[in-house]
Amino acid sequence: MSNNINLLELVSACIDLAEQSGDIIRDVFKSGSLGVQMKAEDDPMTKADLLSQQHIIGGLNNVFKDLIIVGEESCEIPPSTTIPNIHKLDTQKDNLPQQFQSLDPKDLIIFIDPLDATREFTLGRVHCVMTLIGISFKGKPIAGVIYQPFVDKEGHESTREESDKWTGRTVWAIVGMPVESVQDKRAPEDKDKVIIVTTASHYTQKIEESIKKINPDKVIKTGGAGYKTLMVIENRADVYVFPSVGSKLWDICAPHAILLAVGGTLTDPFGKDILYSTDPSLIENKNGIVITTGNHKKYIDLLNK
Ligand SMILES: Nc1ncnc2c1ncn2[C@@H]1O[C@H](COP(=O)(O)OS(=O)(=O)O)[C@@H](OP(=O)(O)O)[C@H]1O
Ligand SMILES: [Mg+2]
Ligand SMILES: [Mg+2]
Ligand SMILES: [Mg+2]
Repeated sequence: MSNNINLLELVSACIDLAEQSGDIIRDVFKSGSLGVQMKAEDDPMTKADLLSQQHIIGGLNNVFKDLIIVGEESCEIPPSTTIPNIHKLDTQKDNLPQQFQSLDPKDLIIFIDPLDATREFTLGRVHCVMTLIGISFKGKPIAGVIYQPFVDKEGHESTREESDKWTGRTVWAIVGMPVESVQDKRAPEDKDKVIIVTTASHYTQKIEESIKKINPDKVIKTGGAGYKTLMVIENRADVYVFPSVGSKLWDICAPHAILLAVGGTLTDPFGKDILYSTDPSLIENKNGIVITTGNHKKYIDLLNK
């Protein structure tokens, strides 16, 4: 009996677990006791990060054998009774590319960022918080699940006073299948502008220099790798520029797969593809990342002029 995996069933389970983790993250935030620990000087982790990762990995291990999973947080995974739903996407079965119907788990790596934008989470700027679950196949992203707990189903942000609107939003994609959960959110007044989005809390001189080379009309600084990638995917920005060390493969695998599914591009600032691997020396995106949904080469050339 093979342990081969149907990608639609794996993505269904990831969606189910990410949505359940959203409840965990919202509960921790509303409790007011986040249990913040500093992993490094500028790298917080909270109780929500840990519980979210334990929930997701515990649930995946109950259904799929031999999965290779890389999660951001170093933590034990207690026994879990969660059995995620593998049938949420059964209606999409006819759209699943044939090569994804029976995947050998040894060719897959699941990258989990249980809570992206932790620093923003600790500061109460929760709209950019996301759970990211990315699936790579032989080194390339093939599927991604993003769950945004502190927005409504359309992704509209609301204040803590309106927290009843925090119904949460799921964005998922499999490369080669149509993406249903994203929209064009360009503001009419920004139609002809070049907009860059970049980090709010890990800003560097290098980022400053790169932005000057592109000479945009507008720069948006906000938290979360997933959130910024979604801004590019939904056309609220043209380029996500982060040409510094700091982001890791779990920050980008899920957003990268969704970006590919809508025809976008993610490379390092020299235009080089990212290899998704369990090799500890490759986990950090040492040169940084550049993300677009068009004119990628133009921006890479500007950054390297
Ligand atoms: N310099 C440095 N040190 C440690 N970690 C870093 C760094 N730069 C980026 N990152 C990680 O990349 C994720 C996105 O960071 P951003 O700055 O874009 O967003 S945020 O302001 O941290 O929310 C964010 O992931 P999460 O840890 O999941 O929030 C950061 O941890
Ligand atoms: Mg992250
Ligand atoms: Mg994280
Ligand atoms: Mg972190």
